[in-house]
This record gives sequence, structure tokens and C-alpha cells, in this order.
Amino acid sequence: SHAWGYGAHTGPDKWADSFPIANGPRQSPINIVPGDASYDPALKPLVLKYDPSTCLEILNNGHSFQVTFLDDIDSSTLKDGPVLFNHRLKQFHFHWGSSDDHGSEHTVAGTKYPAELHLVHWNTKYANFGEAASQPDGLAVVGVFLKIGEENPNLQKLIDEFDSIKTKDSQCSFADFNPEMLLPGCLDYWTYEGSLTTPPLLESVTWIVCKEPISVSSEQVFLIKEPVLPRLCEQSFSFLLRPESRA
Ligand SMILES: COc1ccc(N2C[C@H](O)c3cc(S(N)(=O)=O)sc3S2(=O)=O)cc1
Ligand SMILES: [Zn+2]
Repeated sequence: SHAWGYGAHTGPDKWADSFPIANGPRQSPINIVPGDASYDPALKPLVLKYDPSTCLEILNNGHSFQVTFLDDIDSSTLKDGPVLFNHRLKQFHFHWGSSDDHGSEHTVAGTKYPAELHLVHWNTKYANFGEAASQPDGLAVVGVFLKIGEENPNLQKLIDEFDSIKTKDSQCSFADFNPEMLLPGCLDYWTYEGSLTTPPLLESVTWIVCKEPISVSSEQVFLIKEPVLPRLCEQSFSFLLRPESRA
């Protein structure tokens, strides 16, 4: 069955059964080793321009909660950085763990962050998201690490919506949110060619991982787990089995 998750019988170690690409050559996440990264002078600064009026809704898909955007025109876009074409923002979502000492998908020299934000964009040289998702240069995902520190008032705006998306596949309208408010001050990044980190694990993602994390409070990380509690329960017994990142 394609019912994947983070449980002992549905977790990452089992994904290859239904998604053989899990054993592919460019699978994400990875452990980023800054000392092994090489500086590429051809890379440009990342240009992210987001229009809060394109924010549509927030939904709980059972694995995470996701904020989706209107992507029929170039209003929320990613340009430059490591990509050659304009990309449109489709959605953003988070990954977390069962406690503050782990949760991010990517790690930095083995360091695990409590959570990780993914802003998913698709290359407008293709007709639409679904088409782009099957192309090697079809998607660009910006990853931002969350660390425990000051409470984040912008993240709180999302958390305040959780009461209406308590169950899997529930959604509610969500307007005028600017994801730019969730970005770190400095957009220096590491980049590599990888894949979606969850099924269908398509190898179509140019990863752009920000070096600077954003701060959120420990209570906020705890609350992030709320809306997808079933996943958390499922995961809490399997986090020992789940490799935090395929090195
Ligand atoms: C048919 O092709 C499809 C392509 C993508 C998807 N998605 C679901 C995935 O879970 C997934 C994982 C993402 S991550 N963690 O940023 O690497 S982004 C993303 S998705 O929402 O785009 C569904 C169908
Ligand atoms: Zn993700």
C-alpha cells in the first residue's frame, strides 16, 4: 500500500518497498558537512519575493501541516541563487521530531535542529507543479532550520490556526500571510541536487538550505506537534528506527 508514515511498519526504512527510488542516486535529506562544501563563485544571491495575498489555506495532511499558495501567476517567486529559471511558491510545511533534541531532516555536521521549514517552489519552464515535479530541475525547496530561542510571533500566526485543523486532511482558509517573515536575516545557503524527503521521493529538487536558522520557543515547537498528533504518536515509537538523515 502507499500508506507511508513514520511508524515501525510504514517508516523510511520501508519506503523503498512502494517507492524504489528511495534507493536512488540523489535522495534527500543528507548530512551537510560545511568543510566538504566548495564555494561556487557562479552562484548568485537568492531572490525570494512573496506576495501575502497569494496565501490560500492551511491544511493538515497527516504528515505535517502545510500552507498552500495561489500559483497561477508570478506573484510569489524564487529567482537566481543556484537556479536558472523563475520558480513559483506552491506551499510551505514543517518537519519536527518527538522532542527538542531532533526533528530536522537535514543535519549540519551531524547537528540536528528541533524542526525544519520547507518552502516548495516549481520551475515555470514547465506547465504546472505536477509536470515540474517529475523533472530533474523541476522543483526548488528552500530549507530553514528552526532552533530553540525567542518566541517567533510570525510562527505564532500559524499555530493560532491549529484548532481548526486538528484532524488529518482538515483544512481552513488562511490569508495574508507573508512567508518572508519566516526567513532568516541572512540568506546564505548550501545547495545540492536532491529529492523530495517523503514519498514519492522524486529526484526533482534543487535543495537550497539556509545556513542561518530562525528562532522559535520550545513551547512553539511543542505546539507544532499538536495538529498532527496521530503522526507524532506513530512516530514516537519509531524515532529510534528512523535514520535522522541518510548521509
Ligand atoms: C505527483 O508529484 C508529487 C510531487 C510532490 C508531492 N508532494 C508531497 C511530498 O510529500 C512532498 C515532500 C516535500 S519535501 N519534504 O519538501 O521534500 S514537498 C512535497 S509535495 O507537497 O510537493 C506530491 C506529489
Ligand atoms: Zn519537507
